[in-house]
Amino acid sequence: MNSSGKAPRIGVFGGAFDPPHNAHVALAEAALAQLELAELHVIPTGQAWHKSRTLTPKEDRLAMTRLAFADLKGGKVVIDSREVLRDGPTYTLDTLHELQKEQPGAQLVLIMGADQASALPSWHGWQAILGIAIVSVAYRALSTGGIARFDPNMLPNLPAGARFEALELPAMDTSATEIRRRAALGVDISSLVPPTVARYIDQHHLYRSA
Ligand SMILES: Nc1ncnc2c1ncn2[C@@H]1O[C@H](COP(=O)(O)OP(=O)(O)OP(=O)(O)O)[C@@H](O)[C@H]1O
Ligand SMILES: O=C(O)c1ccc[n+]([C@@H]2O[C@H](COP(=O)([O-])O)[C@@H](O)[C@H]2O)c1
Repeated sequence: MNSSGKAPRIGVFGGAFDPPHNAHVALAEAALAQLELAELHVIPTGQAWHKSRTLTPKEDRLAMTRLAFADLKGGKVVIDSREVLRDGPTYTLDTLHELQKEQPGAQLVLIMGADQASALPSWHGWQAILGIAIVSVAYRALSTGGIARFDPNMLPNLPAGARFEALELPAMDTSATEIRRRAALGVDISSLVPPTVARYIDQHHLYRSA
C-alpha cells in the first residue's frame, strides 16, 4: 500500500520493439500521464512464439529499447530485460507471476494496443492473465485506414472480474513493419523513430533487407 492506502500500480508494456518507434514512446508517455503508475516496466520480448518471422537479435532490440525510452521523465521507467534473458518462448503470464512475487501487494497494469487486446484469447494463459492484471488498451490506427477500437465484450469466454481501462492516445499509424520495409528500401525513417534509434539502425546496418 502507498501513503494514500492504495496498492501501487506497476505498468507492464511489452513488445518486440523491432524497432521501437514513436508510437511506442507516445504510448508509454500516455500511460505515465494517465494510469497513476508507480513504475512502468518496458519489456522487450525474448522469443516471440506468436510471430512467424525471426526477430532481430535480442541484444539489438534491448539496446534500441534503452535508447528509445531514455528521455521519458519522472524516473518511473524501468527497461526490464527479464524476457530477453529467459530461455524458451516468452509468455507474459510468466512475467506477471515474477513481478507479483517481487512486488507483492502491487496492482499490475498490462498495457497494449487494441490489436493485441483483440488477440488476447490466443495468448498463453490469457484468462489467468486477466485474473492478475488490469489490461489497459490504447487505440491503434489500422494500415487499411480507420482505428482499432477495442470492446472487451468481443472476447469469448471473458472471465468474470476481468478489468479493462482505456488509454487515450491519438491514433498513430506507425508500425515496426513499415519501418523495416522503408529501411530495407533505403527510405528515410527519421520521422518514425527517435533520432538515437535511427542512428543505431544505421550504424548497425539493421533492416537492410526486408
Ligand atoms: N501505432 C500504434 N498505436 C498503438 N499501439 C501500438 C502501435 N504500434 C505498436 N503498438 C502496441 O505496442 C505493443 C508492441 O508492439 P510491437 O513491438 O509489436 O510493434 P508493432 O509496430 O506492432 O510491430 P510489428 O509491425 O513488427 O508487428 C503492442 O501492444 C502494440 O499493439
Ligand atoms: O504470452 C503470450 O502468449 C503472448 C502472446 C502474444 C503477445 N504477447 C506479448 O504482447 C506484447 C506485444 O506483442 P507484439 O506481438 O505486439 O510485439 C509482447 O510483450 C508479447 O510478448 C504475449
